[in-house]
Amino acid sequence: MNLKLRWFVTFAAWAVVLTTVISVLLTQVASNQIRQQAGNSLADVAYQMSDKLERGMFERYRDIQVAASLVAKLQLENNTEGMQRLLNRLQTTYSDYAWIGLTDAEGKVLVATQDLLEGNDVSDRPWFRNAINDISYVGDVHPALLLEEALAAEQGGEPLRFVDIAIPIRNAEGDITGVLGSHLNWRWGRELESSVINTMKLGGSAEMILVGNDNQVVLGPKELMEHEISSQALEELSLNNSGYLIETWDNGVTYVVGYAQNRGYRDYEGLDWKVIVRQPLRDTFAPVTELRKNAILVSVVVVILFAFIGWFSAERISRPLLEITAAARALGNDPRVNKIPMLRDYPEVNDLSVALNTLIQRVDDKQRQLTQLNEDLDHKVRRRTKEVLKANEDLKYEIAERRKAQLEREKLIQELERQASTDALTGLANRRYFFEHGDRLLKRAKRQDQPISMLMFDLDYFKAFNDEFGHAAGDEVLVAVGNLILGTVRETDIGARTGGEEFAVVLDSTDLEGAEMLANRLHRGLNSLKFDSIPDDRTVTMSLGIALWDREENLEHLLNRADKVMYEAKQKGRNQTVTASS
Ligand SMILES: Nc1nc2c(ncn2[C@@H]2O[C@H](COP(=O)(O)OP(=O)(O)OP(=O)(O)O)[C@@H](O)[C@H]2O)c(=O)[nH]1
Repeated sequence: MNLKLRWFVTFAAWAVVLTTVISVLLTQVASNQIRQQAGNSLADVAYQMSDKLERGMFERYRDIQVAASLVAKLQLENNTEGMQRLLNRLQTTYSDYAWIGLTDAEGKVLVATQDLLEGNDVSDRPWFRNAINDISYVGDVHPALLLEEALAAEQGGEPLRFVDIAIPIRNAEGDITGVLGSHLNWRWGRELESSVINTMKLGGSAEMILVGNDNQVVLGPKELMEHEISSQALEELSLNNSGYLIETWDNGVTYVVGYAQNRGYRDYEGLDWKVIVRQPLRDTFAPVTELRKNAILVSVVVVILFAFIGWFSAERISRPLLEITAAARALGNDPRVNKIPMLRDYPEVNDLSVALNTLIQRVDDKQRQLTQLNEDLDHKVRRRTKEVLKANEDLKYEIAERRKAQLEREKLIQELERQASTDALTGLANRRYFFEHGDRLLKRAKRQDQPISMLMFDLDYFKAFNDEFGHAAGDEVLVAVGNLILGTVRETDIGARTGGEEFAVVLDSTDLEGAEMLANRLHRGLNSLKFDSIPDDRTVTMSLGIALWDREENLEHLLNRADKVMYEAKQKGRNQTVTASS
């Protein structure tokens, strides 16, 4: 839910809560006030009605008292006509007197208004019976009996109800000679009721109920007329003469009920009339209902207003934030955007814009530093790589050079070794190599139990040859002898130049027979050699000694033995072979 919607809902919710609380409190206060006002108003009306009734009855009572004294005087004068006029005039001045009449002491009507009931006997009527017994009588509302037919037309069909007032008539001696009685039309009560209701401006639903002393309704709604009612108000009247309460009546309707009772006026003692004014609570509370309706309407308006205030406030707050957010999103994506717009809608947004731009500036600076560092690092890496590559190349070159030097050294060593072990002129092994390797050959032959033979030979008269043909020719002969040996013996044999024109060959795995065969081959080879510098008939010979190796002797001893027999060959005339005896 975005901010606008959230504030819209939140403001609306708060408005609902506030307006509901205010409405409830308002209607609660209003209903309390209205109930109090309505109650007091109804109690007031009841009181006014009660007061007017009692005063009205007092006036009628006094009328009849005055009339009674006048009638008594006229009766003394036997002025019947005067009495007739008096009664008619009284009725004329106050039309609610339905009937006024004078009886004798036996209850016979002597004079009456409009001559009605004259001559009739009313001795059994309560008003007469009370008054004739010297009790001034005011009787409660009652239906018409004798006058019903005579007065029905005047009433418009509504049943006639009267209130009776009767006063005894006395003669000069003070004896009761008759009764002056009157029937007050109860229409008076109704007129009084509507006058009070109108004066007090009560609503149309207010009803007035006058309850007689036997709890019978004598004035009120038709359905209650002449019925006994029970109401809390009647009980309250025994404690207070005015007040109000709220109660539900037998018809199921709840009323605000005002009540009042005035007990007579001056010397009029009253009829114990109780006045109740009731109005349905629903009607009384009509203004509250109206107020509630209006409150709901106002609440709806306030809720909508608040919701939109929330909406527009959120819009005002969120718009710059959204703008900043959009710019922040575009940063890095859109090359045209490189900063947050400076918005001044309200101080916080301004602060945010400044803070974000400062942050961006710092990030940019760091980025630049980082880029610079990267470039430097890259540069260093490239330089170092170049250096390493160069060092590598140098190393490779050095290794190659070293390897080359090593090879040369090895070659040199080999050459030196070869030179150290080889006779330079003939290419045969020299004396040192001969002894080193000859001994090894003897040891191996011993292990393998193989025979070894030694050839030892020396060129004959070589001094003379040198002298005759020159030293170079002698060298040429020595080289040729070397080649002859190398080409005749096996690779495992060791041929060596052991002295100037002296040679020795150790023959591996060779017995005397093989040695002699090889000696012969060498003799033949030497004899057949041809040289450029000497004539073909001049041959070179050699004296040769052979010794078979004795397993117990060393190389030197073996060589000495071969040498010894070689000298024997010299002494025997040269160009021959002598084999040493074992
Ligand atoms: N050309 C040449 N002559 C050499 C070399 N070495 C030794 N001689 C010569 O060989 C000769 C050896 O002479 P002698 O020891 O007297 O022996 P000979 O003359 O051969 O006599 P017999 O051995 O008794 O037959 C000397 O004259 C040396 O100078 C060499 O390398 N080259």
